[in-house]
Amino acid sequence: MSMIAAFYSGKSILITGATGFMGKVLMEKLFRTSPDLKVIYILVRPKAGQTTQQRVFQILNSQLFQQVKEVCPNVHEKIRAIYADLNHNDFAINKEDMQELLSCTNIIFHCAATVRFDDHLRHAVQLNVTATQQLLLMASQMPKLEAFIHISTAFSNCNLKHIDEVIYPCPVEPKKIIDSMEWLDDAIIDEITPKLIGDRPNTYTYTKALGEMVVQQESGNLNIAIIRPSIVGATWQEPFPGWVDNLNGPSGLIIAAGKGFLRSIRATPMAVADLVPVDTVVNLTLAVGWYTAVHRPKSTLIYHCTSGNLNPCNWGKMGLQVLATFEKAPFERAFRRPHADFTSNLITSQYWNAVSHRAPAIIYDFYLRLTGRKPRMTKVMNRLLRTVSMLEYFVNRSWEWSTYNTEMLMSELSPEDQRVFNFDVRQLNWLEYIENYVLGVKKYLLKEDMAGIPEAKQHLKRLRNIHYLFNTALFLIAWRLLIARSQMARNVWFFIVSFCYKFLSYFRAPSTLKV
Ligand SMILES: CCCCCCCCCCCCCCCCCC(=O)SCCNC(=O)CCNC(=O)[C@H](O)C(C)(C)COP(=O)(O)OP(=O)(O)OC[C@H]1O[C@@H](n2cnc3c(N)ncnc32)[C@H](O)[C@@H]1OP(=O)(O)O
Ligand SMILES: NC(=O)C1=CN([C@@H]2O[C@H](COP(=O)(O)OP(=O)(O)OC[C@H]3O[C@@H](n4cnc5c(N)ncnc54)[C@H](OP(=O)(O)O)[C@@H]3O)[C@@H](O)[C@H]2O)C=CC1
Repeated sequence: MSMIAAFYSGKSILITGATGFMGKVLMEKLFRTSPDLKVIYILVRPKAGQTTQQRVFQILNSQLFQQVKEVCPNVHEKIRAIYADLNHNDFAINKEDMQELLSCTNIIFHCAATVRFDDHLRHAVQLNVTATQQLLLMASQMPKLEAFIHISTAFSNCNLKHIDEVIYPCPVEPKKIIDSMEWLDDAIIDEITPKLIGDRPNTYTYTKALGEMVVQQESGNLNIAIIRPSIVGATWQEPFPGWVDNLNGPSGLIIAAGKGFLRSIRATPMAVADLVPVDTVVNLTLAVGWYTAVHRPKSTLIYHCTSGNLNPCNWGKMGLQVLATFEKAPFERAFRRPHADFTSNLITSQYWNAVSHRAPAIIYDFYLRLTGRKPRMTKVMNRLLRTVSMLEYFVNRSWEWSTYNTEMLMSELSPEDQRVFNFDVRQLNWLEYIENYVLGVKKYLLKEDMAGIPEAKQHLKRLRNIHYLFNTALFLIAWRLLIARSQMARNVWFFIVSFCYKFLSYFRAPSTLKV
């Protein structure tokens, strides 16, 4: 019997960010392994024309929750969606709901965040710092609370090369930042943002670091733990391999490369690609929830959920495997044939951006104009290159994260729990995982049917022929222009033609002799 699964039975669990990538997998695993849990409260806001109830309905009816419905047929009754918006200081939760949350919650998993790299500092502070502070305040009023698990990121201290399982202070106190966001106007915030984030690359990593400081400062008597995952990717094993539902991290770039838009990236092939599957992160999170509640460690423990020090894979290896999978299962209606150059040199990368990205986009837009359609490729390409430039920071560096607490926790688990809540990344076969990841992107993100693979392969063959034709035409035009203008080019041309002629005559003569 799994001790962790048994621990969650009968519990009332509060999850923030349950509609997000990680939150969905967390809920799924909880329902599948502990179908006897009492209730999962989720804080949800209406979005994209859907009410909170419609959003929950959609999640529960998705492919991800297929197995849950068999194990826990009354899952609809065990999920309580509470209207909440973390942009508001009191989360806009109504009185009755708040009362229920305060009096019943046993465990909190705080996953909600803005993960956009370029978010305005005011919004990033509100979501990643102030909302965390508010939630801690709520938690301090929950008499039945056993553990508060805060999800941070391994990159909250990405300005350091070696990162220990400790909270590193930021120069300006989070409380001062929160206060200043209330009275500074947007223009001044824009001006001071680069100074505040310092040597971090974006507001996301900075505000996640501030969020950790808030957790440390306002934990009071709560039983708290922090989990720091690195780059979270598609599922490895559970509930099935390759599930992914958003463009964050590598997923968007896999699509861009598979569709032939992205053909080169400024990345260091030997830099460690510190990916962790989302089910691994969720397993660790649930194990940490159990350990924190049952063993009540004296201080706030931080757990790194990373792969680089235990089972490293680098971007070069990952890129090759992604391309190899495109060969087997190409994406449909690609713009160009998939190809990926990894270069760490800025000038070479700018050259490839001009030749492999901007030029084809301009030519394609020219073709669209000629055929009476609206040009759009240059715009798409500009947005893609902007996205890539934001991710470049993470693919040109390697970090070392110590994992003593994570390894300690692994040794505390029973063999059964090590199996059911497996977070041992040493068992991960990267080539297999990356292949499943790419196939998952094709199936679950692009919603492409595997039956369309032969047609997709045919399309790539057509693109290859167009590519050869285009290059030949380009060469002939350039050559023709050169011959018209330069005596030297004409001499070279006559030399090549007469050489070919002699070469062919030499072979024709002996063959005629034989006959
Ligand atoms: C063979 C090659 C193989 C390649 C493999 C190499 C992989 C390298 C991957 C490196 C990943 C490093 C990630 C590091 C993560 C740190 C971990 C965390 O804690 S943080 C957690 C991780 N957090 C993140 O990863 C957040 C990163 N994302 C962002 O911050 C924002 O989306 C944005 C600022 C990039 C774009 O904002 P903005 O333009 O205002 O608006 P929108 O957001 O609305 O999207 C607009 C357009 O961009 C599109 N698109 C979106 N994402 C991607 C993508 N990743 N990619 C491509 N495209 C992407 C989107 O489809 C849309 O297209 P369209 O409608 O125009 O056609
Ligand atoms: N994905 C990754 O690579 C990594 C993620 N992390 C951390 O893991 C956690 C989960 O990330 P992930 O699942 O990928 O992120 P997602 O962007 O997929 O999910 C974010 C969640 O936060 C919710 N949220 C955002 N704003 C609000 C708001 N104003 N009110 C209520 N809810 C809100 C979203 O709700 P809605 O659906 O309504 O937008 C969504 O449920 C985050 O804390 C992130 O920092 C850490 C390392 C890597």
